[in-house]
Amino acid sequence: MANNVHDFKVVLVGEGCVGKTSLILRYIENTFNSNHITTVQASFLKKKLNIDGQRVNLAIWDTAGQEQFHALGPLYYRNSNGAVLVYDITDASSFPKVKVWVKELRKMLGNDVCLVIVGNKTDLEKERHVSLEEAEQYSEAVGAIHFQTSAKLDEGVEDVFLGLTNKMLEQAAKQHSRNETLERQGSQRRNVIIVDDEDTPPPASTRQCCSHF
Ligand SMILES: Nc1nc2c(ncn2[C@@H]2O[C@H](COP(=O)(O)OP(=O)(O)OP(=O)(O)O)[C@@H](O)[C@H]2O)c(=O)[nH]1
Repeated sequence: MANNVHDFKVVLVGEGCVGKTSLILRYIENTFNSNHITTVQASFLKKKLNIDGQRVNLAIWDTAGQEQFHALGPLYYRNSNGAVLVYDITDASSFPKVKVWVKELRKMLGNDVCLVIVGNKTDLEKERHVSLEEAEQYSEAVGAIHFQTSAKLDEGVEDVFLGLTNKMLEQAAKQHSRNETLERQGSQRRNVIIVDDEDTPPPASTRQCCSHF
């Protein structure tokens, strides 16, 4: 496994205006734009990482958060290894939307998809409307790591993608050993000799031979 290159697909989801595009642009290009430009279709950016000698290629997909684009979701999150579910700490309605996404992703992608939940805009702490305790408790309950970020001030952004990548590497290692076990069991099964029952008719070739007499 050590020298393998891992290709991971990561998708960012969450309500409109929570800062999904801003988190990606901060992480990949180290830029921040204070204007909100509504994402209308998904696009992806690439990032290469090297973690303890393991090479990782991330394809990070930005999706549209506005409700009218929600139906497009499955097209973009299909085959994702990981998802970043973003809410805005100043927007109370953005947190329940994360819960809806957790259910949808677990239903569509199963338990193997790695989830992180991110409370963005911590530079606006004074306007906080989502309790940190509630967000942490919920994240733990659904098996997701919780992070807080400010895309504006570049706080915690790198940790989100590093934390998620480590989780996806663990998941890939688990999957690899599961596959090895299945392969081993498969080859053991192929070695089993099947002993015919006494009542089983003889093979076709023998019967053909006997019919000449
Ligand atoms: N104060 C503050 N503003 C932020 C932060 N991150 C994003 N914003 C602002 O929030 C607004 C929305 O950011 P986007 O990144 O466009 O949000 P989005 O989730 O991609 O929005 P959709 O494309 O509609 O889904 C913009 O005006 C950003 O400048 C942050 O950490 N702090």
